[in-house]
Amino acid sequence: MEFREEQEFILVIDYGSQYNQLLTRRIRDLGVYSELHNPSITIDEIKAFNPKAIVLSGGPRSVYKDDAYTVDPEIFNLGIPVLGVCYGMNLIVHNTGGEVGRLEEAFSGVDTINLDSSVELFKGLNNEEEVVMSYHDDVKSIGEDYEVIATTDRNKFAAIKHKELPIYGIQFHPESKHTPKGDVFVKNFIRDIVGCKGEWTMENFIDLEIQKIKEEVGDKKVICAMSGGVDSSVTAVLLQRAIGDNLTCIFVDHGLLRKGEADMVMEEFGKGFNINIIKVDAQDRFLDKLAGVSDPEQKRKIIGNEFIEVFNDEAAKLKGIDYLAQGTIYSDIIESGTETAETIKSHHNVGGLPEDLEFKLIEPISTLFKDEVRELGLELGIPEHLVWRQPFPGPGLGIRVLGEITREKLEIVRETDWILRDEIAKAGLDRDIWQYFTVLPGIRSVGVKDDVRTFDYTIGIRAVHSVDGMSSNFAKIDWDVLETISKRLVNEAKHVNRVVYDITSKPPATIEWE
Ligand SMILES: Nc1ncnc2c1ncn2[C@@H]1O[C@H](COP(=O)(O)OP(=O)(O)OP(=O)(O)O)[C@@H](O)[C@H]1O
Ligand SMILES: O=c1[nH]c(=O)c2[nH+]cn([C@@H]3O[C@H](COP(=O)(O)O)[C@@H](O)[C@H]3O)c2[nH]1
Ligand SMILES: NC(=O)CC[C@H](N)C(=O)O
Ligand SMILES: [Mg+2]
Repeated sequence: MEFREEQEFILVIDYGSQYNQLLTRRIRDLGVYSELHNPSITIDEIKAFNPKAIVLSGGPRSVYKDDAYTVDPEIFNLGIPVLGVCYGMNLIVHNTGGEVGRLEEAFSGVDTINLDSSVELFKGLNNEEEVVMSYHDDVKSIGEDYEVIATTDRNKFAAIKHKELPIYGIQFHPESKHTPKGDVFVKNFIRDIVGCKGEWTMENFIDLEIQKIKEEVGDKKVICAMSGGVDSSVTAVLLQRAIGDNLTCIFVDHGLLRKGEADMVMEEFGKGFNINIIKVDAQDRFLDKLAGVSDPEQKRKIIGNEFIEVFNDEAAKLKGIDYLAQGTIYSDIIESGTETAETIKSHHNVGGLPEDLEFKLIEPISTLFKDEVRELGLELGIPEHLVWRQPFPGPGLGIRVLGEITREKLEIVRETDWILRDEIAKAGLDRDIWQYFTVLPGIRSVGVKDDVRTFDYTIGIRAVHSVDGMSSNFAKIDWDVLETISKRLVNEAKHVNRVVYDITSKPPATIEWE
């Protein structure tokens, strides 16, 4: 609370869109601290935060229905700027004498808005700009205190403004990376309309989190779930700075790791980092629990639960452990589903946790996105090659063997992943492509090898460009590189006779196939 009172603080109210936390992070990118809060926040709580402005986010519900999330209209009288985005704009309209209604067809994609660049929110923009829109409702009319400031061919009210007060509504999503000038809209609002100076930095974040951990943990002991990935490395270093030797990291080999991974992690962190780290060999217990299970969500829940079982066992051996730290980041939370957001997939470390968790959780980077975590990692002095490792999901190869997991199938994904990684590195693309891996869809098809018929597996290659994992585009890898990869996969990996390349973006596909 104190922190928010002292700093320039922007409150974002979360109405459930998958992209809401991106709003807070676009604001943090401008050096202004921002947090997402539930619609249940009261006007007194809002006042206590002393925000410089309020942003009302997008969301899937409809403001005119019974189950709608609402806002206390008192926020319009606080004398601070308000920006409503999509659902947020609908809320402004609905509460100020206008009308929101249902369209026959929903729209989702990029559209062109016509705007007047003399309006402060649109400073520096062209009269036509491409923006991401995603709606089924639209504004039919606005209250008399409001005026239209942008339109599209489909929308009479693509953006509106209060005639006198700094209250704005926009139907489009400036937070989406697919809105090319998204940052300009946010900057105009935060810097020019709200007047923030932007003095918040990653260094402040580190100091604040270390202080919070110290206050919470005192001289108690903590175990940290450590995968060797970027998120848990950053979490472990923050904890080590806060509590030193009272930290023990646990690295679980669940049999779903990539080739060479366990040795690499123990070598880097055990020796290079001077951090207490224990490796637990839990291959059999994970694979036994997963035997015969083919539903993706069930697999994720089993993996999440088993991780905790392992941590319970290790904590019992170490004695006196109350806390479990995880490198959970915001995309893990939002995709697992929140009070306001739909579940897309249960990330093992969030939606996959058992209900009766005995540990108190410490998740210092849970409001950040991957690219912010990398920035934090560099700030903390973690070596570049670790900071820039591609993400690898906690459930590992278990969600890349689609359907039922068998040891044979795991071996095929492990081997093909190894070959793919090798060729991507040889082509010099390992830093350029955000994440790349193989999947085994379980399809078998007919082929021919050495004049003999084969009936073997198809391998899918997934390679994507992304910034934060929330949206992505497939990587347009050179045909020659793909050809080399394909030849090696069918020649070197057992039981593979066909290779396909995944050319879908996220959305609508997710990055992992399960
Ligand atoms: N094999 C593992 N052993 C112990 N903890 C793990 C393991 N895999 C994942 N975790 C825990 O789950 C969290 C989430 O996993 P996730 O893969 O998102 O993060 P990461 O591995 O730290 O980073 P990255 O996204 O770069 O792979 C980790 O931060 C870590 O706390
Ligand atoms: O630790 C994790 N536990 C999980 O359960 C999990 N599921 C997906 N991912 C990773 O998250 C990013 C976004 O993935 P999706 O587009 O597949 O949802 C990608 O980087 C995925 O690899 C996970 N990470
Ligand atoms: N993206 C949004 O916020 C959508 C708002 C509203 N649920 C609609 O369908 O139009
Ligand atoms: Mg990982």
